[in-house]
Amino acid sequence: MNLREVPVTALPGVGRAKAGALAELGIRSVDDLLHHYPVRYEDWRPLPFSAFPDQGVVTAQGVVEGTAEVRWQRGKSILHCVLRIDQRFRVHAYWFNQHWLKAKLTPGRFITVRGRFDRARHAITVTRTAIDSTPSESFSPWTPVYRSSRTLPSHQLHTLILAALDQYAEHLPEVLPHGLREKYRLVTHADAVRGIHKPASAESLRQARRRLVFEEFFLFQLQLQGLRRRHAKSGGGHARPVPDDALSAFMATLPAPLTHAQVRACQEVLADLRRPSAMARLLQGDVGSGKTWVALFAAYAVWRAGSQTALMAPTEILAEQHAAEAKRRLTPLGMRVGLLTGSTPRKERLDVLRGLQSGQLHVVVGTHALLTEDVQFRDLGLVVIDEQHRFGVAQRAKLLEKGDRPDLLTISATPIPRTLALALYGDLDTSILDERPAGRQPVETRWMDLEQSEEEAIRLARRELARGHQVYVVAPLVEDAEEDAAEVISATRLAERLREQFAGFQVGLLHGRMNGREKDAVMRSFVCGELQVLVSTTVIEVGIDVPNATVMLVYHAERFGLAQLHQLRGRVGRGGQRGFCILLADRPTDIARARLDTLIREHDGFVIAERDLELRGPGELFGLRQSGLPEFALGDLARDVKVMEVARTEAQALLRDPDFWLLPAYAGLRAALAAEPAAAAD
Ligand SMILES: Nc1ncnc2c1ncn2[C@@H]1O[C@H](COP(=O)(O)OP(=O)(O)OP(=O)(O)O)[C@@H](O)[C@H]1O
Repeated sequence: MNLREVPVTALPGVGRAKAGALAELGIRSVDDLLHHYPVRYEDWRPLPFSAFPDQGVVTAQGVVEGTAEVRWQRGKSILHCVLRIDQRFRVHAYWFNQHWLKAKLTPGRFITVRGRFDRARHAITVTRTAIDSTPSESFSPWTPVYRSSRTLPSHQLHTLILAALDQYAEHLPEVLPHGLREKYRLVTHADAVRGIHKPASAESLRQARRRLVFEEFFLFQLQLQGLRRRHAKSGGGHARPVPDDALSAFMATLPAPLTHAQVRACQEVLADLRRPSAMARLLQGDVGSGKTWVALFAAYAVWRAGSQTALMAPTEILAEQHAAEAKRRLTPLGMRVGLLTGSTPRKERLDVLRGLQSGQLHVVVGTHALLTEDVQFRDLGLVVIDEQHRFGVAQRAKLLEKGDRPDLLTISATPIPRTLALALYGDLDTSILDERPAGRQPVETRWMDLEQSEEEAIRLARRELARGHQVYVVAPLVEDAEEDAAEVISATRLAERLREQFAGFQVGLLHGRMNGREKDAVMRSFVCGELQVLVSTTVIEVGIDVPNATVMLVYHAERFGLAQLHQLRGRVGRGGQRGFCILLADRPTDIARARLDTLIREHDGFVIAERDLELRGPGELFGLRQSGLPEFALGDLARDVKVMEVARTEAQALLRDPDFWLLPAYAGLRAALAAEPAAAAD
């Protein structure tokens, strides 16, 4: 039975509405549901009454005393009963809109409830209830918490997952080769999935996680190495005859001298291009280090050797931005540049297609739109992929196949610590830009207390607006918002508030629930200056370049990763004016303070990335998202570097083994090689 083909509606109690709510979380099949892993676990064991924290969420057990009563208030029901806890203490329990429970709350009944405790009123506002059950059944020390939604809270998801496990877990296929499982003593896939949702002990949870992390890293490596192997095996590449004056001719037309790091990277690229093997180089740079110019030099060199370049970026805005810069830099050198995205009008599109086919166009910059069948080149010599982690292996391969063994330059916008880069990418050729162009002032960074200093931060932003500059405001939005929604200022509410504070200026809003087109439209209005303030969740583009923006104001900075804050800070102070990055922190813990202090002291992205990995405390919500590193469902690149190393070595060995390509036992893994990697897709 292929569980990917079993829809969630096959589960008891899942009708249209619930299926819709599941689909919102990206869950369509039973397979999706079983692989929707918990984001964390909570200890839900009952506490003795004396240990109840005031205003904390507690699990309490007791006996119902007297009769339960229902009251109605503005259409809502409030169910109340008295619970006797530890035989001596009386606590009022309240349920909202669960009046149907009344029939079950008969006097003397033993119940377990979970909810917020209020010491002054001796009351618990109940959110979960178990009647007659033993605590270990429903209130375990490892109660999973899932990424959930308003219509489908975490505990309902858990119930569904438990039902799916009962019915289908035995059909979960094993993908890891037997030899590997033996060697690393890994439990089966099915047992691991059971263990992650329903851990019987701390040890079984550890084993389940160990197995699943290994699996996702191994599959990621298999795809990555597989692509590289295909690239290398296609009979090497071409030794491109780039003339000796290429770099000096390119530099001669630039408005500013290249940095030393840029020169070094250009020379590394040049050497690769001239070598007969195909180039597979990763260009890694700190924010604002000028990666684009290096990529444009590569395109120029390839043109001087007679071939074309395709540059693929993850969004339309970034593609437009790169195309504009490419035109500025390359047209004076005699090159012709085209742009191709989903919104390119039909006629222009046809012109670009014709130009590429005939060789009239030398460079095309675009989005996924470059991947369609009808995009054909006369001689595609170089593929540049910006923000490589945003594209799957299959997509990268598709673009490469449009040329005859083209060279490949991938660009990553986030500095990755050296040890981690090695574990992830091995000996992949890497060029590093760790230097910023001369004359840039570092962005002035401060952190302030959200409650006390918000006014001051807003005043500063207003002052910059008055000078004709633009302002970014970023706020976190937690997806798992069941319990702490109230504590976080959502971008929407914030935008409403800021519209008043910044009266007279245009305030736009950008968030993850908008579709690509809506996001692009808002982003464009900010780029062209129609909007002066952009309030957004973290969906704001890595790599966006609005030189007139001088303020980055981050709410709840304590919730962000350091690398991410550094990226955000890199959005301002790009145009020669002084940039300000104000981090508003809400009751930061010691570790959060240490992290924020690092950011104030340190402006080198590589050092910050290293510190980020060291200092990432538990409970950090955003993790590595948007950090430029691949994302994994369970694997944590800070904790599990060693596992990644092992996975990489094993994937390499397996790809070298002739059996892998022949034996039916490996068919599943071979199929995974061709598929889109879940981890690398964004
Ligand atoms: N050597 C240089 N001297 C002066 N300005 C430069 C130099 N190299 C690049 N720039 C300019 O610096 C800005 C940042 O460059 P670019 O957009 O390539 O940065 P980046 O490395 O992609 O950084 P980010 O990831 O932050 O977007 C651009 O406006 C670019 O024109």
